[in-house]
Amino acid sequence: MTALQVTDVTKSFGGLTALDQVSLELRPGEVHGLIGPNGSGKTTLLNLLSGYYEPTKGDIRLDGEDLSRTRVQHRARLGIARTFQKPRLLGTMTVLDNAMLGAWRDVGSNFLGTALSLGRTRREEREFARRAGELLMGVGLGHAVHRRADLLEHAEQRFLEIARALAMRPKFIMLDEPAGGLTALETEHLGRIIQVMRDAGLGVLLVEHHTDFVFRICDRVTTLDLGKVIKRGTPDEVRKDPEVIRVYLGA
Ligand SMILES: Nc1ncnc2c1ncn2[C@@H]1O[C@H](COP(=O)(O)OP(=O)(O)OP(=O)(O)O)[C@@H](O)[C@H]1O
Repeated sequence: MTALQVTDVTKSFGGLTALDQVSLELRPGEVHGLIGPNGSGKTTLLNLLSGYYEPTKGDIRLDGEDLSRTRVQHRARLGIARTFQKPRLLGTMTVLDNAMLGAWRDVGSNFLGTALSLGRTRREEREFARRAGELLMGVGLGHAVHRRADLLEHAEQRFLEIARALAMRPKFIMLDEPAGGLTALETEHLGRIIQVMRDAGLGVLLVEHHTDFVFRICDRVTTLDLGKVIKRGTPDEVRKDPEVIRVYLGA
């Protein structure tokens, strides 16, 4: 079975150990929550999985292939997508163009060949626009496809980032605090989108401080504290764990 596996990963920044022998497995069709106090290492783990950092020790494998030292673009091509805590959009471009950026990972690595075969490129572009348009409809941005991305509301920008990540046709998607700044209604909408991703067979890693939301929609949850895994299990097991309550959830 395809799985994205983190095994005994340590990440140090100078003298600071941000992650200490962390293991975690993302499986297709499963939503995996990653929670923990500020500074516990959640974003660092996400950066390691997506290729922004290299582990100091340990490895990251997809279907057994060691990706630990491969670049962001390589992992994107293998189907690992992410969103950011602060949406990273090209503000002066349209919503549709931003979403289409995700689809470009499907262009062959032979850029010169692509550049020379204009007919094929146009066909591809039409196909990307169609796919991006469908995804924008799917996340609720059908009304805004031709709007400039920087004119969107905060929540709309978050949903656009998700559509862009999905345009890559990923196997795994990692969401860094996607509910940050969303209203209760928007968070419900986000939850439905995540469930659709799961039903479509994607593996989802959800980094999030809204723990009610995490416990409601995740299949499994891993809790970090000071760079170490202190508890992993079902939402119920994690919610009731005395150590998780002590360091993070509160009484
Ligand atoms: N590039 C970096 N250089 C130095 N230290 C870093 C770097 N990135 C993260 N850290 C440190 O690693 C630790 C873990 O940070 P990280 O951002 O992963 O935590 P987090 O759990 O995502 O926090 P939050 O919930 O606030 O987003 C922190 O002490 C942080 O200061």
